[in-house]
Amino acid sequence: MPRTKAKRRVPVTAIKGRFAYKEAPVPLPPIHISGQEKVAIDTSALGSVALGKMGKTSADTRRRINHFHVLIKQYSKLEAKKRICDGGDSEHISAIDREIDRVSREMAEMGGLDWYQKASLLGQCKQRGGDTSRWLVPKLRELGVDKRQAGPRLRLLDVGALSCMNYAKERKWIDVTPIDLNSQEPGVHQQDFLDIVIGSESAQSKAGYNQQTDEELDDKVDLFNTPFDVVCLSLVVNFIGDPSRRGDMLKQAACVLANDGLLFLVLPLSCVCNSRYLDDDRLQQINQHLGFTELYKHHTAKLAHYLYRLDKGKYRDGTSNSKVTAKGSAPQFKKRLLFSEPGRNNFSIVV
Ligand SMILES: C[S@@+](CC[C@H](N)C(=O)[O-])C[C@H]1O[C@@H](n2cnc3c(N)ncnc32)[C@H](O)[C@@H]1O
Repeated sequence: MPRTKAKRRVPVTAIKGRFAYKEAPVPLPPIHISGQEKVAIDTSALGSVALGKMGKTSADTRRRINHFHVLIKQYSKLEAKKRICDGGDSEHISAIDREIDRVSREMAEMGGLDWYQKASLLGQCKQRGGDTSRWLVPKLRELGVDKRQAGPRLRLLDVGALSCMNYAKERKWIDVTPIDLNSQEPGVHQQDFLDIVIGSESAQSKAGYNQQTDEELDDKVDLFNTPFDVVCLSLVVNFIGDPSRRGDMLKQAACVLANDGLLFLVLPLSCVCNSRYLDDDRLQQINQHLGFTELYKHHTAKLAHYLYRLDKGKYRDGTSNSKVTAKGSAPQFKKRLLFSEPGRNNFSIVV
C-alpha cells in the first residue's frame, strides 16, 4: 500500500490553469455507494458539497458534469487570452480578469474539483457500468500480460484515479500507482501527471500544491523511478480545457511508459464522434505520430476506449519531459476543421 498521505482540501478558486485549494478543517470520509439499485450517498461524507448539487438523476448529474467541463474550457480560453494580452490594454485585461473571477466563482459554487470528482465517482458505480478498468483488464489478459512467468508485476499508472481500488482484484499481477491532482483517498497520490519525470527528483520537488513531508517526497521518488508498463488516461484528457495541454498528456504518456508499454485512453464518445475537429482517424494519426500503435478500439453508447502499444523508436516529439517539447516546437497536428455541419462540439487535441 502506498504510504503517501493525501491532505484534504476544498477548492476555492482556479489559478494558473489549475485549481487551488485551502485545507479543509475536517478530513472528508470516502463517499459511500451502496450495492442497491438506487445509489445511496452518505451525505455526511460530502463535506462542503451539498447533496442537491449531485443531481437527482444520473442524467442530471451528467448535465452538471458537462457544465463543469464547459466552465473548465472557458477558464482555459480566458487564461490563454490573458497571456496574449500580457502588457497590453489594462482595461481589456481587467475585463478578462473579471470574467476569470466569474467562471472561478461559478465552479466554486458548484463545489469545485472536489464536487466534480465525487459526481464522477457516482458515474463509476456498478449500476452505471462500473469504472473503465472493467474493459482494460480482459484486454490485458488477451495480450497474455497476466501470465508473465518471471519478473515483477505489471506497473500500471492510473492517472486521474478517483479510487485506489479499481485494480484491487488483480493485485497478484498488477501493481497500481493511482494519482490525481486532488486525491480523494489516502491510497491515491496527490500528483500532477505532467510533473512526473521518470528517474528524476525534479517532478517530486514540484509535485504537490500542499506542503509534503520529506517522507512523502521519498515515497514518490520510489514510485517514479522506473518507467511504467501501462498508463491509464481514462476520462482525463477531456477534463483538460486547453487542446495543447491535452496533447501534452499524450506526449507525457509516451515519456513515462517503457518501450512496448501500453496506453489505455478513454474519451467520451462525443469527443471522437461528434466533434468538428476530431474523429477516430485523426486521433489515430496523432497517436501514431507519438509512436503509439492501436491494438484495440471499442465504442459504447457513451465512451470510446482505445489500447495502444508504444514503440519508443517512433516517438518523434521525444524528450524526457513533454512540457519542454510543448514550449519549444510548433504543433504538427493543429486544430483543423474536419466537419462543419451544425450541432457538433469543438473538442480537439493539438500535438
Ligand atoms: C473524470 S475524472 C476521472 C475519472 C476516472 N479516471 C474515470 O475513468 O472515471 C478526471 C480526473 O482527472 C484528474 N486530472 C486531470 N488532470 C490531471 C493531471 N495533470 N494529473 C493528475 N490528475 C489529473 C482530475 O483531478 C480528475 O479527478
